[in-house]
Amino acid sequence: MQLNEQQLESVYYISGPCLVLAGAGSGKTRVITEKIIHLIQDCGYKPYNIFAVTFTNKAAREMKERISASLSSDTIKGLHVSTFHSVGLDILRQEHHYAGIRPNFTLFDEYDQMTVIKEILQELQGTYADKDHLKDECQFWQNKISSYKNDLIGYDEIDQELNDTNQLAAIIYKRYEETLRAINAVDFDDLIYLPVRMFQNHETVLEKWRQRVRYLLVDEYQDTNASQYQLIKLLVAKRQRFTVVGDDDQSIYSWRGARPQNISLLREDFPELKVIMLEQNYRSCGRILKCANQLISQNKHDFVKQLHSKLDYGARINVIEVPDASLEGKTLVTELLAHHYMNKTKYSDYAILYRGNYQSREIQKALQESNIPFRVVGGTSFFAQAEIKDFMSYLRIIANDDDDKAFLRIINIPKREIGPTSISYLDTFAKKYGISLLQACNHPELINEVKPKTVAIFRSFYDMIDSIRTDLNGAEWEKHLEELPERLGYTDWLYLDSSSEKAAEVRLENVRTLLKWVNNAVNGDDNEFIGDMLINDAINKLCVRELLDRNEEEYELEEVQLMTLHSSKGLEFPYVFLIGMEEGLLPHETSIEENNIEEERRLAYVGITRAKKELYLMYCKNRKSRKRLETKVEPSRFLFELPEEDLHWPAKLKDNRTEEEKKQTMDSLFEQLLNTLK
Ligand SMILES: Nc1ncnc2c1ncn2[C@@H]1O[C@H](COP(=O)(O)OP(=O)(O)OP(=O)(O)O)[C@@H](O)[C@H]1O
Ligand SMILES: [Mg+2]
Repeated sequence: MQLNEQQLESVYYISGPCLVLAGAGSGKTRVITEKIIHLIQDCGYKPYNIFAVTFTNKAAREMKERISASLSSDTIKGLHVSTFHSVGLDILRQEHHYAGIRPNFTLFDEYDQMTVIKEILQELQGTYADKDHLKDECQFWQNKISSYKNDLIGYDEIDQELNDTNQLAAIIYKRYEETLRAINAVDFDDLIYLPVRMFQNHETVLEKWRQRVRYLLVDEYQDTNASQYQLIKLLVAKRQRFTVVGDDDQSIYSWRGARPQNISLLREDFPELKVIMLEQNYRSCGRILKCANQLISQNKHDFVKQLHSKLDYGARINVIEVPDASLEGKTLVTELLAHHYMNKTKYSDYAILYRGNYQSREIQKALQESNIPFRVVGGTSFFAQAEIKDFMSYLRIIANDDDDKAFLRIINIPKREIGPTSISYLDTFAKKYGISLLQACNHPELINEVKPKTVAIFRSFYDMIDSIRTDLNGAEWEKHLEELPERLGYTDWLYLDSSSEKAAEVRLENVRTLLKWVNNAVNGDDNEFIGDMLINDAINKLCVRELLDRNEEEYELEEVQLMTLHSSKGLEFPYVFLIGMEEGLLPHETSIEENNIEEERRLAYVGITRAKKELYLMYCKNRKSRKRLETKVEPSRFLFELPEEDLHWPAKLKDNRTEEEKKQTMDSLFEQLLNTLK
């Protein structure tokens, strides 16, 4: 592949800070990949001194694959291509002491965070009667703590004078932090927050990392948050050897603390910044690009960008109207199948994009009915399944004695005849001695407070975990890891707990997959920190992976891909169906109320620019509202902002058929199509 002039300039400019600012599909990610190759091959950079940061693990893997195609695995050994959170995790693993945490810390997921917050709220306000309300409140505080951390605000830095909420926030946030530190856990935001804080307070540690990070590259820069920006700034220091690439028009994560203004900030903080614009789009045909450009031109702009394509102009964009949501799936499948057979495409050439995951249900049903293979990216997580949660908890407690949340999940899986009263005694006892629940199980004084029979069960649980831990840290860890389900009695328990033998086998297979990942993570060549925390590192790596990219698969299959617009960022597909182009969905009703249309327009822009060859925009005329009433909805305003001559709207229906009749026609068309395929 021949890079264009601006791309070459971006790749070869290595003497100072560099920002590549350009629209979708212009080859920004490609610049990063080529630049890494250039740095290693031509500039004498050691791979372990290069850090490239991507937005998802999937993107990191793809980038590594691309680099491996040009350079041998020996040449790139030690190269860091990962997400911000993985970098943060690596820093914390090595420098935990300076960050005020103990080795073998656990990474808390959202569920764990919510339980901690729930306990704090209950303690503060007595027991709640209204469970739904409690859940909302926990969510509120979890978001609040998360945004404080993303904005680098500690609990003692909250402006309490401002209002009562802030006062309460300071209290809850403080208790939350104390709890996490006591359990030796960190949350997802801590993976950036703690390293930044640590670097700010420990110049020598920072210097060590500056020596390590000789060149830094960041993809999707427009969606970095304040703490990530600080991390970049601290690491690149005076040397200023870095390249960031981004597109302000694709900033779609402001709700999660992303700061598109980090683009302007870069110019202020690094006056020598070289800004390079890329202007040729290599992804989409001319028509799709024209539509995308016209749509996004309706937003206010700080940076004026040009984008043109040398590819064909392409077919008109199909706007498809569906009478109501129950027909959405069938209509889509009918279109997709017809297209698939006429053009002899692969199923993996198609992506179906939507705003919220729930929109995919009807689509999945229709795809299933017609035997079209598909995969939901970021849908129900592999990690959300009970057996995986159980097993992750086992792994967590094996790695970290203090992980009470994990302990509580698995103390009775398989059944160990321990009732809630015994657990509550154990909890009181642990608090009295300031130790964790697992440690309490082995405490000599426990016998004075709990029945001997129960003490024996607790103790044998402790012994089992302890001996597994020793084995997993020994030479034959692989064998012990493989035998873990049997040794824990988990295999037998799965057969008892599952509805059928088949279901048990599927669940056991899931557990085996998980263990295989742990094994890979330990054996993987990107694991440079071999020591006695091996398994724990592997577990934490898995947690990061889970939290970042739910339900990722290792391999690409012949499947139609379904995903939200947010998770489609950076990807491309020959044929894209964008569904739910309706007022209230895209733009979302909350954004309409809050007058935040520009971010919604960017989201639509991201969706449209995923398509290489053809694009289908679908909307329903009626959709069930939250109150489950079927209501009439309007097509999205964004449809009318696209150039009319490039769209193929449904023929204005002259027929006088009732909606019911239209539905029947649709159903029979669908049946016919299915029959021809059988
Ligand atoms: N110089 C080039 N010649 C041919 N194809 C290219 C060139 N540069 C990039 N491409 C191809 O164009 C497509 C888009 O590139 P890439 O994904 O890097 O764009 P991007 O700017 O990162 O897009 P997005 O903003 O959506 O992340 C890819 O298929 C890539 O391989
Ligand atoms: Mg990209």
